[in-house]
Amino acid sequence: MSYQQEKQVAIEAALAAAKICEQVRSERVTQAMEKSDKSPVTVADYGSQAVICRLLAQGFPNDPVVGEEDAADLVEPTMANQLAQVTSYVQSVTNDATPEAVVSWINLGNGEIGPRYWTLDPIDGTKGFLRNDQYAVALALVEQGEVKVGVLACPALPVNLAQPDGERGVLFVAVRGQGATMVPISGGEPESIQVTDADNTAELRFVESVESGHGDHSRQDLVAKAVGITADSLRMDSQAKYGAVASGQAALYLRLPSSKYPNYREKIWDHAAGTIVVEEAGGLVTDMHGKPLNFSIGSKLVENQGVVVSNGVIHETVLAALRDTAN
Ligand SMILES: Nc1ncnc2c1ncn2[C@@H]1O[C@H](COP(=O)(O)O)[C@@H](OP(=O)(O)O)[C@H]1O
Ligand SMILES: [Mg+2]
Ligand SMILES: [Mg+2]
Ligand SMILES: [Mg+2]
Repeated sequence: MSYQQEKQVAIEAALAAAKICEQVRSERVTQAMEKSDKSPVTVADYGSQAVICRLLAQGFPNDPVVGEEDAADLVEPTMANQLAQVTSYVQSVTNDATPEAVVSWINLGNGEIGPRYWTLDPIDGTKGFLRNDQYAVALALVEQGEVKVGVLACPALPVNLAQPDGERGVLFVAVRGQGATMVPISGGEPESIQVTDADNTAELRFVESVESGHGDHSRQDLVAKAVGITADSLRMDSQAKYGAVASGQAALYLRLPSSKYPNYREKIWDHAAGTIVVEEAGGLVTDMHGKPLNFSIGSKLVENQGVVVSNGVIHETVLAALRDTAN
């Protein structure tokens, strides 16, 4: 299958959502609401999920969507103002939005995993979004447990990481068997991307989360040093880290369970789109024990712990260093 239509709809949806997110950020209406697990969510997360689920339902009415957010909190009477805000942002990209329609579109993301499903993170890195740092809109199509299409819109990512003050906004796209590309969100010809093939670790960089609760910074540092990476890590929110590895701007992304949450299990929407972008760019993605990520069980990667993303060349050395530093 060529997945041409899936790719086109996913790109259109992610770009429409990215527009809403950037608009919310530029208008500084980004106070966080708190979810029951105490994590933050904003009107932009809701607006992004509404628009994407709506466009997916138009293109693929039979496909379930497993999204991060749902509208249960947003329909509380005390949240009427926030729902009105979400509706007006969604209205700016689809002109038939009403509060009721927006709630129903968001809830289209409560689908179940099946033989074919989409998984959506409407804003990955909400904490980065709130800090004015990196975030990504992440959308992937999974069939029989294998990611087939992945789109990552990173509106704040410098097109060239070496020029942080240069143009920002990058779209990564991958289709199984067709390679991975990046293109500025402002437009242009998609450019094929490849992981770095260097095995000269002294020249390599690694990426990790900004949030220490999302990854064990000290162990990540030890493992990187054991592999021979001497440069400081580049800390970055969201699946933009997968983009950095896929485009050769970093050789390794380590996400080891934080000692604060040793039993945390990763969510499928935090990894599906990033995984195919890196694999199609020639890299490797496994958990910290070397097992492939299993996207066919549920919304959590219950069979996996931690995530290791690399250019492939150094993967086995990284896994060996992890075994050596195991306690
Ligand atoms: N204890 C934990 N360990 C690892 N990831 C966690 C975590 N708690 C939350 N997360 C996830 O970390 C994601 C952000 O990752 P990063 O640190 O790479 O930006 C969050 O996505 P959202 O921001 O979509 O909720 C959330 O799903
Ligand atoms: Mg969240
Ligand atoms: Mg996320
Ligand atoms: Mg999210």
